[in-house]
Amino acid sequence: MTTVATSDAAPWLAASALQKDTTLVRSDPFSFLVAKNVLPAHLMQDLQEHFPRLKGAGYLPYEKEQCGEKINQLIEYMTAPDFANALGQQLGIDNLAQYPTFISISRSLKKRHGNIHTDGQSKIATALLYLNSDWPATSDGCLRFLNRIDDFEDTVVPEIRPEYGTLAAFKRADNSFHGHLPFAGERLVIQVAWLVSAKDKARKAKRGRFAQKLKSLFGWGGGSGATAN
Ligand SMILES: O=C(O)CCC(=O)C(=O)O
Ligand SMILES: [Fe+2]
Repeated sequence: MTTVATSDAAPWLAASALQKDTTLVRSDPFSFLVAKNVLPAHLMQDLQEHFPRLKGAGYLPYEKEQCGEKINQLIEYMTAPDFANALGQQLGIDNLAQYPTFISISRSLKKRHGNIHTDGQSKIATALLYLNSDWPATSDGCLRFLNRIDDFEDTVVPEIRPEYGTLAAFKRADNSFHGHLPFAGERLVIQVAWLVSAKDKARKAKRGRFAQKLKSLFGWGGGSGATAN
């Protein structure tokens, strides 16, 4: 009898998921893409069940032991060199896979999250993969790519609903403005950041662990919650 190990099976999130005709790719005013339905529908329930039950709101560093097998597998696919390079190609970044990754996870938001920002200079690119089954008929909590730091209405493209299988990614720039209107509640997101250096990765991990500790002790901490720098 032959058994096929999971790692040998075809990935259910492959670079080709980013290369469909429906993927929105722009290079102006900054480089970004929005790809919908990058995940198989039949895995939605497993991915949600395997999503970590984080105590604090906002982004916290990914810890493999807190996640179920399907989330760990998904993160392997998102950080695979082929996937990174396909994403980089669409964002105009050569060999994105050469950069270290930092993964953080958010299960819920508080109203204070979402302020417009660019992300910090330690990042080359950021990918956000959303996992909520659906989203209520509201703009609250929907990601917006913006032309300016001071106007939520000056959108570059229609706002992005944080629904299962939607992936938004951008090349970090001084004008890569993004944010969302305040929302409080469950909003499941995996964030992969490709960083300039390994030193930045160590710094982020240390800060993230500190934020996690504060959140688990007091239910707060970690500033705005955006992984902005
Ligand atoms: O959760 C999102 O949609 C955006 C988060 C973000 O921009 C960040 O954490 O830097
Ligand atoms: Fe951000």
